[in-house]
Amino acid sequence: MSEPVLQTRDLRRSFTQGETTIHVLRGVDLAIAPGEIVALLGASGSGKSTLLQAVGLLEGGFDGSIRIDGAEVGKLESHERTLTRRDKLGFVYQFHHLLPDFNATENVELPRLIQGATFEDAKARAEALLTALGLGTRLTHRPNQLSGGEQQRVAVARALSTRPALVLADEPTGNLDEKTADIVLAEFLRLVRGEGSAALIATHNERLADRMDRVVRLHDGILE
Ligand SMILES: Nc1ncnc2c1ncn2[C@@H]1O[C@H](COP(=O)(O)OP(=O)(O)OP(=O)(O)O)[C@@H](O)[C@H]1O
Repeated sequence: MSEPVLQTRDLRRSFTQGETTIHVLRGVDLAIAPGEIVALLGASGSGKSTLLQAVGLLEGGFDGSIRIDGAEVGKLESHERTLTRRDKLGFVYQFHHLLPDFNATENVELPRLIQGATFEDAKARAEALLTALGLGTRLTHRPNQLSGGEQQRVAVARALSTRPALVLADEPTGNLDEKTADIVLAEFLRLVRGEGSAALIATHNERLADRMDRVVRLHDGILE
């Protein structure tokens, strides 16, 4: 079997407030193969976002091992962590976090430009992704000129613009009505599959989870 794109071993995270410590992650072992799409389910407060923040190298404070593309990344210095995030990972959140003064194409170009691509390359990639998501006629619209589903498609295109090995998504359609969520998720999965990226997607929605390659559940701080 090829090397997992993500592998966590005994990942632990606690939060202490005053006298109280809660152990949110109590030893999470998770391996995701290249190109595999995994749904992360769990009750509200079970630690899905905490797990995504840890493997997304957005938060320190955890114990255990995180390997991305074969390299241990859990204890990197901040600069290396930033580079790993930039070059290996893509992120989609419940709220799109698009830059309001940039149009759709510019928002999608940005991660690739930061990675050092030429302007022509970043533009061509952004336009191809947006067109694949049905936004070919919305390329120069700013976020406030787009519907919620369109905004989230732009966020999906932005996450994929750098060809990440792994896309991390936290309730990517949680802010959309059911019908739009279904359509945007189907497009998201199609694009991720087409690009050959792996994905870890937190959701409350069992029905949407069934469309992914594998489902894991966080319960009492471990995956089952
Ligand atoms: N920075 C923090 N400080 C203290 N407690 C925190 C912090 N972040 C998360 N928690 C606690 O950790 C637990 C897990 O939170 P988390 O947001 O990871 O759950 P979740 O499964 O993503 O929930 P939801 O499905 O409602 O988004 C919760 O009890 C939360 O209150």
